[in-house]
Amino acid sequence: MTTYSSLPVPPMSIRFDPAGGTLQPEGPTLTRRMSDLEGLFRDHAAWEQAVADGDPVVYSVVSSRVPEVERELPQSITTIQPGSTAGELWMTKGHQHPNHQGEIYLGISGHGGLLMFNGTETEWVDMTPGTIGYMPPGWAHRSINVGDEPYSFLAVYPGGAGHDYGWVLEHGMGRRVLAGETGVEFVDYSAD
Ligand SMILES: O=P(O)(O)OC[C@H]1O[C@H](O)[C@H](O)[C@@H](O)[C@@H]1O
Ligand SMILES: [Fe+2]
Repeated sequence: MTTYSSLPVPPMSIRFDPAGGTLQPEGPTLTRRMSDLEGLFRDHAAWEQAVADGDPVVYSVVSSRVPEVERELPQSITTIQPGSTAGELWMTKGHQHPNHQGEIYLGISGHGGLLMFNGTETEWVDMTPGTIGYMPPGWAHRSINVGDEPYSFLAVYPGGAGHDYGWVLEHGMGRRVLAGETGVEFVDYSAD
């Protein structure tokens, strides 16, 4: 992976291709496989089996060249593949911003959802192309593909926001998102 980490960039035009889910010029790309999502699915045995059965790519994140440093405003496109593990829809790891900074997502293609949790309350934003989901400071966030095609969204966030994954492992996300008979179903983490 090429890293453009802390190099400042000049004013520029960045193209996003809705069909390909890419940004040009392109910065770092991240691929998350099932094995990278340890401890996140409710059914640990089913997660282990999915890792053993080919360890599929669950999502990828392509970034622009704007660096993740204070006062910059980086962007990325995340594409989550459709699927479920023991009924739990495929999702991002989810994270909290250590210094509680806001973020926006713009739905680009497919059908997803934005699950937010502030430690007490949960919120759900249905994400279709054109929806802007706003995450206020202090709300951990996770994205879920609720459709049967890849779900892509553009994220714009403060460069110094950071990613605290430990917070989600410790506190959960309030609810789990399952594939129900007639659509999406939610269950509380307390049901685990
Ligand atoms: O970091 P995750 O919880 O795995 O989510 C995947 C990605 O989603 C969005 O694109 C965020 O802006 C990224 O910062 C994040 O890395
Ligand atoms: Fe974030």
